[in-house]
Amino acid sequence: MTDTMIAVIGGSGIYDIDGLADATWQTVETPWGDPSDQILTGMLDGVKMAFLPRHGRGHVHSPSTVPYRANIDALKRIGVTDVVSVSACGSFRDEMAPGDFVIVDQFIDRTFAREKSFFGTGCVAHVSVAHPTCPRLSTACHTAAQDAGIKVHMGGTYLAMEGPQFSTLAESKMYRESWGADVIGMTNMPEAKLAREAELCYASVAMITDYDSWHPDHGEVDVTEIIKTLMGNSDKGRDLVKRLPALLGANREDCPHGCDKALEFAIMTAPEKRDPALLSKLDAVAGRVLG
Ligand SMILES: CSC[C@H]1O[C@H](OP(=O)(O)O)[C@H](O)[C@@H]1O
Ligand SMILES: Nc1ncnc2[nH]cnc12
Repeated sequence: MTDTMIAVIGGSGIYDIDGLADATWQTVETPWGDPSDQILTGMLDGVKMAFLPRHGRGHVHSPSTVPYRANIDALKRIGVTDVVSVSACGSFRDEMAPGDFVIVDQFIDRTFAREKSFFGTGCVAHVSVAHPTCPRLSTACHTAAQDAGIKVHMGGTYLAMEGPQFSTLAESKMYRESWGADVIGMTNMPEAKLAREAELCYASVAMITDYDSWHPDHGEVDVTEIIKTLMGNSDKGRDLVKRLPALLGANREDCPHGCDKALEFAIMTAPEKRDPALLSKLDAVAGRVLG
């Protein structure tokens, strides 16, 4: 049994959470550079909590420049076990309307200008991301959303685009009609892949803000409308988060889906060929298997 520590990575429009006892903004240094911002830590219903604003307070980082590796390393380093991403997303489905939430369970990664792994020359590792989110944590998010009276859809495929511009109409139609994506955003990749490499449980809560550009009855996506919808939804997001500690509990068993053992057989590089400099950077992320 270990202590549960739930981290919330807040997306666009979510730069703070309230209600934490002993709340403190902490600076966390990592070998991968600075995280997006300080991390707010505290207690909620007897459970350790952390909050990291993905774009930084004041929305400093673009989707391409969010320091994803530093963010995940910093969360692992302070003892986080479960990461809940809360993100603004466009919808490709009539029935997933602005204001609804989707508990994402699959991704299509179309990002190309980001560092996507903690591993590389001198320590090569291949983890599975066939099931990139943790079913246990996702179920808790779904239950929390239902209990909070939120209209929530369990399961959906998130298309991660590079941005920062929104999609063209042709792209929007292709993602929806040919690729079967349900929602679109710019940030959950490589975040989910890195969480898996760091052996953290990861769940993604998509807050639908718009119909992207494909919908014949809605205009093209517009950031002012997105922010307006987000502001109307941020209380719902906060309500969901407040219900998670009671659902997850203060102590945790091993993840039944193996998220916390993802590196068990993943490292390929022979011990004598490993690069000491890279190994030392992997102290938090892979310390369990590298010793
Ligand atoms: C404000 S619209 C585009 C912006 O919002 C989403 O951010 P996040 O995923 O952090 O909530 C989207 O991915 C874009 O970065
Ligand atoms: N339509 C959209 N495309 C990409 N990212 C988004 N974030 C919110 N809405 C979005």
